[in-house]
Amino acid sequence: MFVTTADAELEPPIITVNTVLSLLAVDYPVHKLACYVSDDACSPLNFYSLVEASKFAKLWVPFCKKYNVQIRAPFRYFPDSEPSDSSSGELLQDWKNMKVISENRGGLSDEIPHLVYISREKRPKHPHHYKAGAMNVLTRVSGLMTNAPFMLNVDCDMYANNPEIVLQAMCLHLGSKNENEFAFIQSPQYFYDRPENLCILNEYIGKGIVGIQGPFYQGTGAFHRRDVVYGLCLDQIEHQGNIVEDELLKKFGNSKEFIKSAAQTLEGKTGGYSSNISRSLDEAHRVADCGYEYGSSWGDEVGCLYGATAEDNLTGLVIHSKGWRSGYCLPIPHAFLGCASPSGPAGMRQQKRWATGLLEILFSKRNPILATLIGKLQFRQCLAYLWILTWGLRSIPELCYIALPAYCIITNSTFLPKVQEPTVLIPLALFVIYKLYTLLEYIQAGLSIRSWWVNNCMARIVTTSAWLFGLVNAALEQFGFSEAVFEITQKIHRPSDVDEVMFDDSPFFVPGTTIILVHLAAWATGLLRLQSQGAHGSGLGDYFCSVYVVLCFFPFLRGLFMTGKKGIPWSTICKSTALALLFVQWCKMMSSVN
Ligand SMILES: O=c1ccn([C@@H]2O[C@H](COP(=O)(O)OP(=O)(O)O[C@H]3O[C@H](CO)[C@@H](O)[C@H](O)[C@H]3O)[C@@H](O)[C@H]2O)c(=O)[nH]1
Ligand SMILES: [Mn+2]
Repeated sequence: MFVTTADAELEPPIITVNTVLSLLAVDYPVHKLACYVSDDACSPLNFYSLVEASKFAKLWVPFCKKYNVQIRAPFRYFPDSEPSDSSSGELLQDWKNMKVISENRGGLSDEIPHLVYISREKRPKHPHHYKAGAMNVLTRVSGLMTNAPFMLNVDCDMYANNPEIVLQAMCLHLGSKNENEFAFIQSPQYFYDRPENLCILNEYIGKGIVGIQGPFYQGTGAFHRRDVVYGLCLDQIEHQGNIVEDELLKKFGNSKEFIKSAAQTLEGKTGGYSSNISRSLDEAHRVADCGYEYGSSWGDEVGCLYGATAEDNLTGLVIHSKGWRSGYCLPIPHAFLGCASPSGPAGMRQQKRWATGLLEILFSKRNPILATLIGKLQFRQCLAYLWILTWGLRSIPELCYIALPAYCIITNSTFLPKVQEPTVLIPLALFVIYKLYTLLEYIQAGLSIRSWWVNNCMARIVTTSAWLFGLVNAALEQFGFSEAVFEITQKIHRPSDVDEVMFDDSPFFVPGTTIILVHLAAWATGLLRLQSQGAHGSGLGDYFCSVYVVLCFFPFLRGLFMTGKKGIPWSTICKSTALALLFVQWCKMMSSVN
């Protein structure tokens, strides 16, 4: 079980500690589990929190198992109220003791899984590859210490919400007709303290591709087979055994100990490592060294792959390209719960990083089209990958369509048939049918009309801002002007107003503000002209589309008149006004040319 954390400020240790405790307490034979925490911040705060957590775990784990506690992340288990009066007196007593202890910390002892803290070596000028690099160090160190055939990895905020999750995932891995069926088992991401709408959609898409090659690897909540992570292909399974040592050295780097364990894994042998994990400490230092991977295949063919900030998607894609399938695990209650994605600028940054990372994959030699032609990626799985990898590209047509009605109104032209003409029914029907269809999908998934509308608007806003910047970023990288960075997302305990758009003076909000201003300007020019000349150019259709755009960007319209976090700062308004004026001027020029 791997947990990654990278910044003690953006990712408060209390969150990491709760995730670790929830993992240590899962219902599974203790001697088969070990939990490794990678701390990229190398923060003493993280370290000492984990030391304390491991002491607390000795009380917490037996307590959870004795009373079959459902939620095993203490911060979620201890609300401000006590268990109901109907619970047995003994439970109530122990609960109180637990609460006191969890506040004061004390020491009984019982068996818990191994807990290993790792902070890998980093040096300036040595690329550390962010999360993917951390994952690979975790893979190597665990290979030396416990070498379990399956590895679960979670982000520091994703605590185990279902104590049976390991059991369930193992059932899928080992209980299927063909034990070699799945390369990894993915559980969808859910979040606590937030409306479920986005998560259900995510699950919906996952379920859709289960029938092809299986869900994408989402970077957290996945149980990987160690041999597949070591680069095993599906057709190599029968020929396992007799692996030449030289080849292994080239592939896995020059640690004899590690190669021994990797050979064991690839030959399909397991076990034999768990007895004394501290013996392998020196070797573990070696494989966590910042120069260890040079000249080896780590990040290229072995482990979590480098070359895209969406390392999860890339790694999953390459696994699928080798012909493997992945499984979907959807237990009730949900397997893992994390901090909700932030709204406002931080959320935009996250979306931008995803858009960039996904485009990096699209433009790389690992892209799904090549993988279908040369590799073993199925055609429909390729389509599914293309759907997600092209996020960033969508910003361009989206912007064009959004600008089109404004352009038409300003230049007194139209892109739609007149209301009286019967052909107007075609675009109208397309629009209505599409919207009704998506609405129906929401209702079928048990979601509200409101969440349909909010997500519809958010999709427009995110596509034209964060994804647009993601596209620019990816383009700059392709031409060598900039380098991808993994900006860590702030984890907050209790986010508020998740559906609201919040503003600051970052460039993310310039496109949205400009769109609103452009449409307002279009209305102004259009209406003035209507009074003087009567309508013959643009018709009702153009106005309808324009009003629809303004409704979608309504938070921006409101933002023009509000102050504080919901108001758009003056600097952004100024930039947008300039851009909007340029656009209007350009429209005028075009209309005089025609
Ligand atoms: O240098 C780094 C940077 C990040 N992380 C860890 O990576 C995880 C994910 O980072 P986060 O900031 O939470 O990013 P999200 O956007 O929330 O992550 C989503 O998207 C990522 C890919 O872009 C996936 O790797 C994640 O699993 C997925 O939850 C966290 O545990 C971090 O501690 C590191 O270990 N080292
Ligand atoms: Mn996250």
